[in-house]
Amino acid sequence: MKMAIVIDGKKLAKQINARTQQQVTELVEQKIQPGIAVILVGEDPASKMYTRSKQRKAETLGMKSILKEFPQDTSEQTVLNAIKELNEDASIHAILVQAPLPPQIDADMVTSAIVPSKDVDGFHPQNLGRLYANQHGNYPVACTPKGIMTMLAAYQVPLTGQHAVIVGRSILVGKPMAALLMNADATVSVAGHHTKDLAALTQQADILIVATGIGHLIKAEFVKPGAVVIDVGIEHDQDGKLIGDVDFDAVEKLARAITPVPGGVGPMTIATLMQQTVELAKWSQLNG
Ligand SMILES: NC(=O)C1=CN([C@@H]2O[C@H](COP(=O)(O)OP(=O)(O)OC[C@H]3O[C@@H](n4cnc5c(N)ncnc54)[C@H](OP(=O)(O)O)[C@@H]3O)[C@@H](O)[C@H]2O)C=CC1
Ligand SMILES: Nc1nc(=O)c2c([nH]1)NC[C@@H]1CN(c3ccc(C(=O)N[C@@H](CCC(=O)O)C(=O)O)cc3)C=[N+]21
Repeated sequence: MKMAIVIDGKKLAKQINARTQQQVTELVEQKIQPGIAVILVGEDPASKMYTRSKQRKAETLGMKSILKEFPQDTSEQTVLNAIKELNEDASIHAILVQAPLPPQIDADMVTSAIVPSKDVDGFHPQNLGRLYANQHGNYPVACTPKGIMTMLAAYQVPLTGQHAVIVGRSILVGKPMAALLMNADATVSVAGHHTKDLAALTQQADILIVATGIGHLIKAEFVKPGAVVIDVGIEHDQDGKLIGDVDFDAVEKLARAITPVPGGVGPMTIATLMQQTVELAKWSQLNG
């Protein structure tokens, strides 16, 4: 039986990290150490783990990294004050507020409070607007979709005129993913939980990108033979094993290429975050 190419996100991430480390060294020689700050509100164990792995990676690559942790019941004002301080801190080039935030905090207020030039997640309306308008020039773009574009390019997946179907429409993944693919001349469909016949839509996809958080939502009958399948979802099954939104074992048998979980999109997200932090540090020099 013909099996899909397994897209090796871990290996690609290593290559990107090596280049980032090189760029950090060059910047440090010019007395600029790229700095990233992560804000984490609450005690969610998974969020804590991801935040730590981001921090560890930043330090390994020679960057400055600070973590601001707040309890679950923290007020919006406290978080806004922390952002204000980081906005004014010249040693910090990238600010990331880990999602999700507790209900008493308005995520819109928080994303708009980060100065656009340090908005490494690309959540600020100014950066989202520039992406949507496909403006030229330097601005940050959400790391997960940006990392997926890097993966598609590395595996020479054609985009022009291809039908890309995205399942999930969050501001973290689905929406910026749709914008990037439209900007790359793909034909883009975006599904959410109201979508009438999800399988009928996903079956049309040349490129299928799934970001829902519903483990194994996508089965073999959802996928056109020969499609490229990108799995963003991260879920823990009953045994605590990490699984994606795609039933990998079934879909691998008919896809042309597929990303695994773990070892696919996840490591690329972190590598892209580090890469973009370096870019923000460089851009801050250009703009004074
Ligand atoms: N690997 C990585 O680097 C990253 C992984 N993730 C993971 O990706 C997943 C998605 O994250 P995120 O985008 O933040 O999640 P959200 O919960 O913000 O969004 C989930 C999206 O999935 C859609 N959805 C839910 N159920 C269905 C369904 N049955 N059929 C079709 N669409 C559905 C929702 O639709 P609707 O809007 O209509 O409700 C929504 O748009 C999570 O597992 C998260 O942990 C996230 C970021 C990075
Ligand atoms: N503001 C914000 N930006 C984010 O980018 C963001 C966020 N909030 N909130 C949560 C999600 C989730 N996310 C992941 C990043 C890396 C892995 C990752 O490296 N995963 C490894 C496995 C890790 C493990 O073993 O558990 C892999 O897939 O191989 C997973 C998930 C970023 N997110």
